[in-house]
Amino acid sequence: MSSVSDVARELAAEQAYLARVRAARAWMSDHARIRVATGEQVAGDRYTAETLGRMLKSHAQELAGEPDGAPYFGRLRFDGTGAAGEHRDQQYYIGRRRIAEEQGPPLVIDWRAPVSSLFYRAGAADRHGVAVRRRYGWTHRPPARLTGFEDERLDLGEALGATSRLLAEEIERPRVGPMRDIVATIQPEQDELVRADLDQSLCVQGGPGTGKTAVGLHRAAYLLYAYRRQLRRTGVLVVGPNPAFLRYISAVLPALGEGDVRQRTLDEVLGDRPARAIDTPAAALVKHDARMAEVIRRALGALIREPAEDLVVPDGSYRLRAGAGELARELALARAGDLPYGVGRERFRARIVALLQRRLEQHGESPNRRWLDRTGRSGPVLAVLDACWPKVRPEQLLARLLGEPDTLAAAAEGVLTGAEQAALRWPRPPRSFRSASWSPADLVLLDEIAGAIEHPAGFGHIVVDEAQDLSPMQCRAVARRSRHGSLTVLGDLAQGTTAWAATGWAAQLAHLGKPDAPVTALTAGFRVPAVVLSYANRLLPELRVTVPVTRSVRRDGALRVHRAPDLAAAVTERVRAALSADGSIAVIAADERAGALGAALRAVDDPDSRVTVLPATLVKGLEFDHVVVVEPAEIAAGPRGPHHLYVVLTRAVARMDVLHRAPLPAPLRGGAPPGP
Ligand SMILES: Nc1ncnc2c1ncn2[C@@H]1O[C@H](COP(=O)(O)OP(=O)(O)OP(=O)(O)O)[C@@H](O)[C@H]1O
Repeated sequence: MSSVSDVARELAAEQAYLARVRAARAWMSDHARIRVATGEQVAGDRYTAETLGRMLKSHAQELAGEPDGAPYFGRLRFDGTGAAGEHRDQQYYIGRRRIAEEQGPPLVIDWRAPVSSLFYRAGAADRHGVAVRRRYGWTHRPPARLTGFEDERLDLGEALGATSRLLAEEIERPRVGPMRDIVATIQPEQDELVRADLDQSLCVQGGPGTGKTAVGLHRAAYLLYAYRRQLRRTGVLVVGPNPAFLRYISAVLPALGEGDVRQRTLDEVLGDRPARAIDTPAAALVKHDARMAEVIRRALGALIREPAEDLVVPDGSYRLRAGAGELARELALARAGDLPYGVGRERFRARIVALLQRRLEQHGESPNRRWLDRTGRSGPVLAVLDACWPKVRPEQLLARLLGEPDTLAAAAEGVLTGAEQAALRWPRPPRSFRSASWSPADLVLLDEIAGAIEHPAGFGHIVVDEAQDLSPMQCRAVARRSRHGSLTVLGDLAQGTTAWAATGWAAQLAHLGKPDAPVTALTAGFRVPAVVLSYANRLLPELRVTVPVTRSVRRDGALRVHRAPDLAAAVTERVRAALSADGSIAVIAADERAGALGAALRAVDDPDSRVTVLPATLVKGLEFDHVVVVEPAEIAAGPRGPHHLYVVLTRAVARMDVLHRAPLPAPLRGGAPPGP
C-alpha cells in the first residue's frame, strides 16, 4: 500500500466488511433463537428433543454471548500460484467462530478450520501460497471497534514473527480478570501442539509463561472441533492443580465456544469423598509411591482362595455337582485372564454356571437363559463365590492394609521395607472401615483399588496441567481414565513443588500410561519480562533438574529489589505505588506470613479489588501484572523451597518488587538490579 488514499480506501472496505459480518452474526443469533423456540417441538422422541434443545440453546447462547466482541482477528490472502492449491486467489477472515450469511461461503471461518493453520504457521520461506497475512487491532471494551491492521507481505519476503506490533500489544496488555484465549496470536510451535491428532498423546515441557496452559486449553477446543462426534460421546477433561487455578482458566474454553469440557482438580476427579486425615510426610511418601500399586494388586489377589468343598446345586429332581478340584481349575482359568478383580469374579461365576450346565446337559436337558441367570444367583453358587472370590469394597481393603500389620506384611513382602510398612500403619485403627478418616493420599489409593476392581469410565482426551507435581499413584489415576484415550501432559520440571515431583518426563509418562508420548519443549516466555525472568533463572542450578532455559520475548517490564527494615510498611508503600498503574497486583509471601500481610493491607484503598495477598504455595499457574515478593529467604526455606521461590518469581507480567529484611538466598545476591 503506497498512498494515504490507498489506506483510506482499504479502511473503508474493511469497515464495510465488518458491518456485513455484524449483520450476519445478528441474523445467526436471531435464527438460533427461533430454532430453540421451535426445535423442541419438531424433534421426534423426547431424548432427541432434549439433546437437540440443549444443543440449540447452547449454540444460541454462544452466539448471543458476545455480540459486541471482535468478530475476527486475521485475514489470509492467497496468491494465484499452484502452491495455493484450492485456495488460489481466495481470501479468508479468521475468527473465534464461523460467521455466515443465509447463503454463500462463510464470511468468517473458525480458527480451527484446516486452512486457518496457515494463519499461524505460514512464513516467508514456507508460505503455501499465502501472499498477505493481516492482523486486526480492536478496542478491548465492548463494543469492539476496529483500530487498525498490520500486514505481513509474505510474498515479498516479509515475516514479522515475534516482532509483530499487535502480538506485542496483546502480550503486554494488562491482566484483569480471568485468563484470556490466545487465538489471535498462537505461535507456530504452539499451533503444532494444538493441532496434533486426537490419537497423539504429547508432553510439553515449558518454562514459566511459555503458554503451556494456553496450548492445553486451545488443544482441547481444537479437538472438540475436529473430532466433535467422537468426543461428544467420550468427553474431554482438563485437570488442574487447585480450585484457584481452575477458576483462573475457567473462562477460556467457554470463550472459544466450548462449554462442555470438565475442568477439575485431581481430587475432584477421584470423587466427592472429603479428605479429613493428615498423613505424616513419611506415610504420604510411601502411599504415593508406585510400589503401592503392587501391594494393592497382591492384597486383592490374596482374597482369592482355593475351593475347599464340592458344590452341590439342587435343581428340580437333580442334584448338580461340581467337585472342588473342578472348581479350582475354573478358578485358575478365571484368574489367568488378569482381569479387574470384579470382572474376574463374574468370569468365575460364569465358569461355574457353565460347568453345571454341562452337568444338566448330560441328563439330556437344555437349559435356557433364565436357568443360567437363576443358577448364577443360587445360594450354593453364591456361597462358593463369596468363599473363593469375595466381594470387597475399596475402603474395606485399604482399612485392612493400614490397620492389620499382618495383612500389610503379606502384601508388601519384598516390596516395602519394614520401616515403610511401619510408616503406613494407622496408630489407632478405627472400629470399622466405615468410620475411617481418609487422607488425600488414601483417596488416591482407594481409587487405585476401585480401578483394580473395575475399570472406571474414561475420557476421549485428558489435558493434565502441572503434571510434574503428580505422584506416580496420581499419574496412575489419570492413566486409568485414558486407557482408550489420549493425553496432553503439560508441565515444567523446574516448578515441581510436591515431595514426589517428577525429575524426568520418561518415568512420569510411563506412570501416565503413555510412555511413547513425544516430549516437546517450549522456551519462548510470553508472560514474564526478560529482566524478571533472568533474575528468576538464577535459581535454576539449585533446582536439580535438566530443563531448557526459557527466554522472554518481552523487553518491557521492571524489577526492583529493596532491603526493607519494616516489611509490612514497605509492602503497603509498594502496593500503593502499584495501584497507580493498570492491572492486577499480588503480594506473595511464605504461607505463615501471608495472613499478617493481608491484615496490614486492609488499610490500603483498593476500590476495584485489584490486590490479592497469596501464600507462596498457592500461586502456581497464576499471573499478575505487578507482583510484590516478600522475604524470598523465607519462601526458599520450606520444603521444596527453591522450587516454590522459582514459581513465585515467575508470576509477574510487567513489574516485580522484591522486598527483604533477611539476606537474599545466595543465587539472588549480588548483581541484582538496585532498588529505587
Ligand atoms: N502465543 C501467545 N500470544 C499471546 N499470549 C500468549 C501466547 N502464549 C502464551 N501467552 C500468554 O502468556 C501467559 C502465560 O501463559 P500460560 O499461563 O499458558 O503459561 P504456562 O507455560 O502455563 O506458565 P506457568 O508454567 O508459569 O504456569 C498467559 O497470559 C498467556 O495468555
